Amino acid sequence: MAGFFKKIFSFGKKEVVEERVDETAPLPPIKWDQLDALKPAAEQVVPEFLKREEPLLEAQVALSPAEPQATAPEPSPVEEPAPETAPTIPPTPEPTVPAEPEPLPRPAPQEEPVPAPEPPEPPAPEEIPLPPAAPEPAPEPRPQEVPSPAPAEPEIAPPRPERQPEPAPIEVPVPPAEIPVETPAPVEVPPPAPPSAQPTLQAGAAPQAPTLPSPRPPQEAEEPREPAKEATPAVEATPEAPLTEIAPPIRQPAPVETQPVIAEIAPEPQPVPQPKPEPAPGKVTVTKKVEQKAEPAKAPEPAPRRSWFQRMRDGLARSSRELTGNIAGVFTKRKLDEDTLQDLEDVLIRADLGMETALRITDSLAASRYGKDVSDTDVRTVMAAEVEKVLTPVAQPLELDLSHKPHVILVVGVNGTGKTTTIGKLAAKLTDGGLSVMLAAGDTFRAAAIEQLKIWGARTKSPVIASKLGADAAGLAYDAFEKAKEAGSDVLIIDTAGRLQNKTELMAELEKIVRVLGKLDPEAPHTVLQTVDATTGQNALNQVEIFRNIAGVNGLVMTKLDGTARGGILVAIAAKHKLPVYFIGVGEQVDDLEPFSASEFARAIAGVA
Ligand SMILES: Nc1nc2c(ncn2[C@@H]2O[C@H](COP(=O)(O)OP(=O)(O)OP(=O)(O)O)[C@@H](O)[C@H]2O)c(=O)[nH]1
Repeated sequence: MAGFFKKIFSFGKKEVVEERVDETAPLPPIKWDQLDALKPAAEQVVPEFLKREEPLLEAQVALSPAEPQATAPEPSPVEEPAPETAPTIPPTPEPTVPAEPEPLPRPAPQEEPVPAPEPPEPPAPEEIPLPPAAPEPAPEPRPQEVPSPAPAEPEIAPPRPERQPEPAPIEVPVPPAEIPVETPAPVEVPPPAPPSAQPTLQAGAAPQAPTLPSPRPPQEAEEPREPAKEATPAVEATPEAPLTEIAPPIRQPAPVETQPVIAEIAPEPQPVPQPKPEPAPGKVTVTKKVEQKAEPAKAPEPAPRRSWFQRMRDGLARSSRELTGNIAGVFTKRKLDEDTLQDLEDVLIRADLGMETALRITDSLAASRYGKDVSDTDVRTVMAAEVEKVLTPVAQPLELDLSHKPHVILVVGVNGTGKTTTIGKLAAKLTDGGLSVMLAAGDTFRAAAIEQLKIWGARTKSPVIASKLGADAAGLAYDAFEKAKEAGSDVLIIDTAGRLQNKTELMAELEKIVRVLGKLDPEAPHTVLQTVDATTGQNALNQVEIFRNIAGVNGLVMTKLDGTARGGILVAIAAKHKLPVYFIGVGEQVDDLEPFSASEFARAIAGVA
């Protein structure tokens, strides 16, 4: 029976593997093991072939997809990735997976980051790199992206067709061996890589490599921003390597793209943080509300406005500081004697107070303190008292005789001294007091003067009588007087020109105006006001002299006392001409016309509280 069995058994093997088995047969024990192993081995052997074919097929397929094209341009970058792929070597175990590309690839991408340390396994990695790439493609979800790259890469489209033919198959097998060799090249490649990467925004795919690190969303998020600069160098190498090497990467490219997408998305989230601006709108609305509430609060600003006296005092501060400072310099540790009195007289004269007032002050001091120690305070006190004595007689209020309908006020003065402005301020006071006022634009030589007066008329609700530019000022004054009479105006204020350049013409014009007004009322003009610019200095004395003689000035308004160092001239004018000073101007606003006070002015200029 045993021999029979052997024959049969031998038969069976002969037909199959008998002879080989026979050789090995000598090893009986092995037969059993081999038999067991052979069964699986046989099966495995077949799969191995399949593996070879499959990878090729996959490679072909992948290439066919089109990425091979993309990869083709990227080959250089691929080289760089190769080094990175080395790390991927760990994924090499994946080769076992080839049959199941999808599952393995997924792990591979994850493993890649870790494998980095493995570079020591150059040989394996070189060959393996391809598989790792393959695993990356595993993220099949990206295959969807594969189509996207195609559209996105219209330019590349042409190259794709070329490679598709080449490829896939042939390149795939070769790459492993070549790639490893090229891996060193990566270093050289870097330079070319940048350009390729740029053109191939697909290379964007390159950044895709980073997609692998996708798990590192944060890093990638940052990279996308820098890609423009960095992308070409570091990033591209890793990504491109997989692409070129492994047609399979074809799938990878897709994932890579997805990554870029992620990158893009990442930035989007950033804009999301922009919602920070959201608070901005909130703030805006808040600010608006605040502003609205604050605005009304600003209205009260006028409240803090300084009083006219404070403004005058501040205005005279320059005059006062200079004067008192000089006085202090004269009386520091000195007794009052002839020399100190002479020095004091010089100081007072330089302060525009005038010789007469200066002598009054020095005489007063000598009479009471001669030979005694005198402080600058003592001197200023005496000065304030003497100045007040000089000013008191001229500090008179403006009186209007309303028995005249209208009471005519003729305003004269050199151009720019404040005639029109003073007329406006005065009209405001009168109308505020319930008087009806009419204005006449007698300065027919300046259109601006006419317009300025109209503005003041509108502001004070006072009719303004004006004529064409260059018209006869006397004729205008006459017409205005008649109209004011007809209107029953309480007050008629007539503006005039003040051209001193042609003194003769000016004199003729003013005399004519006065004469014409007298035809309607022999006593008109009832008041002739001259505006004197306090900043003029000693020349103001001459101006008053001229207009007093030409127009019969009988009252003064000292303007611009709110900012001059020469306020002392008012004292000199008062002492010399003894003309009433009705008002002082301390600003350009409508209420910056104040009745003149001798004591306040004296104390202000002397620096006495
Ligand atoms: N600081 C200050 N400026 C004043 C004062 N009075 C007038 N002004 C300014 O002085 C300038 C001349 O004032 P006007 O009223 O035009 O003088 P005017 O004498 O009418 O001049 P003409 O129209 O050329 O004849 C204007 O800018 C006024 O705002 C004042 O008391 N203080």
